[in-house]
Amino acid sequence: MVNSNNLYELIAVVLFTWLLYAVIFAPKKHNLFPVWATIEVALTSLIISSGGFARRILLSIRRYGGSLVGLTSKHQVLVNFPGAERLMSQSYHSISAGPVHYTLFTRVFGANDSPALKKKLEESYKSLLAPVERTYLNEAAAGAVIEKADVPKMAASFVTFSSNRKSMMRWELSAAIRVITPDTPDKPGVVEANLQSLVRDFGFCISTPLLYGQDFMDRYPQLLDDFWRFDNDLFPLLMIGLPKWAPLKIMKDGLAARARLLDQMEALYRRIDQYQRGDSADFGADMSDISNTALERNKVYERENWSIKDRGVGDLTLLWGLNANTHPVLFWLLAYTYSTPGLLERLREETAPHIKLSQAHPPEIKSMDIATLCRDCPLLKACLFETYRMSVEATSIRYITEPISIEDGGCKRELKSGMFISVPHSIIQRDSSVYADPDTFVPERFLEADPETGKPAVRYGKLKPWGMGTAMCKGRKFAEKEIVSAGAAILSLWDIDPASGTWKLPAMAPGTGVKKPVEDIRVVIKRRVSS
Ligand code: HEM
Repeated sequence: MVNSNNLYELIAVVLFTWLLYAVIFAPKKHNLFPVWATIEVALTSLIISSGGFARRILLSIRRYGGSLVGLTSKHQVLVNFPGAERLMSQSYHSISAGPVHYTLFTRVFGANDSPALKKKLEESYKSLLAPVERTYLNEAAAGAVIEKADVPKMAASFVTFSSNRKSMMRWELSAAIRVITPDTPDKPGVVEANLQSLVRDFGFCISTPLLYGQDFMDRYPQLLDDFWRFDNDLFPLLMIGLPKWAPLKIMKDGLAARARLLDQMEALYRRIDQYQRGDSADFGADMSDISNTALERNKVYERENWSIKDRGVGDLTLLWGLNANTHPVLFWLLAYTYSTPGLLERLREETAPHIKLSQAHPPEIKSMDIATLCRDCPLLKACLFETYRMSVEATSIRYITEPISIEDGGCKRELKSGMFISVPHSIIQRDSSVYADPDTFVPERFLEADPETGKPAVRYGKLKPWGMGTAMCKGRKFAEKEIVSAGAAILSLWDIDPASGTWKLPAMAPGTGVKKPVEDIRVVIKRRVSS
């Protein structure tokens, strides 16, 4: 059985070896986030969090001092720096996320590195973000979009009790569903499934058609498998600089998945472009439910002269931003709430006024008020925040474009232009002086009485799941609404128990933003027995 500590030790040794290799042999490319810096961030977070001898060594060999931890002048990790928020909020003329975006764009998402593309990305990035912000960062717009998905209807078919793949929902296909008892009017059905796979694909099927339309989903049957293979397997390998020719199956399969994703995104943008010009789209595809976000982005791509191929790469980054973190968080939220004794009942009681169930068999959600679920359910919100704390590993990475002087523990320090700085927000999430018993799921730690009204209130405090400053997450309003509505709908309709008879959550491994379980959780799912 894999133990969390052993796993992290093993990861630390592998990372350290690779760090040495990468620092020595890495090609010195101007302005790209160095591959070894990714490893430096991961190692520094691990070592600082675990403390002890390794921490003392790291602090003694670092180049500077105070909050700056790092071996080189090219990259420094900022640890517990009180002025981080202010620093990250400075104008992009002095501190910029641009070179980090370009690094991801070329190293991970598959764009061909060229000065012309770099210039194009720099000139278009803000305009490309604007349509995302208008929908995904705006309370009312994000609420209106999530309503369109009809989450209650989708949640009613979370599992269909079907053994025939043709009758299953899309999100059931990779969940290794096994029907134990078929669902009949006389006898309620029971299925076994892999929870992580089921939940993240369920989430993907909510968010993706809202952005790119149902036709895109239907036309690309391998989409979900390719997406998770790219995210789980290929992304981390490319980030730490493993060459694409490495003779590893995981690399070969990951690259093949990315190639299919890029082909399909390019074909999608060709259809969007045809539709926007008033021409008929390839294959007579139905483009009527393409979002304004995609249409507005295409206008920017067109204005800035992006090839259709590069538009595909540009929007693979958005598809990834939309899905890669949100649905693993939804999985952990459900895993924690179902496995924590007594919590499910309390959540059902709290959410009941906002989710009206029918008396029919099987019960259905007659109405769900997403706005009040998000606003008036402090325990649910505290569970979500505690899930962020346990699972999200956000890092804000920036490039210093103009020298900046910072006040650090009574000392003045100079951040020179050309340096990358990383702020790994998850270090504080595991700090026992901030969060007592940090390895245990305790949602109540985020619940406090509002000083004015005395009512329970939930505050972020030191938690930073969305990063910070000007390049903070642009999808956070939508992500929260989606997780809350999907999570609450599933909690209301379904009973979920461990197939082994006892809940045991798997160890967590580093992911691309949210930790991954080292193995899936096999569960038994039945319709909720009303209480
Ligand atoms: C639980 C879910 C999510 C988490 C934990 C998360 C976290 C993050 C983090 C940590 C960053 C980097 C911030 C920084 O550098 O300081 C980021 C950036 C970003 N996220 Fe999210 N995100 C989530 C969901 C979403 C969704 C649903 C979208 C929708 C499209 C989205 C779009 C973006 C974009 C566009 C950026 C780049 C912002 C910029 O460069 O200005 N994210 N996200």
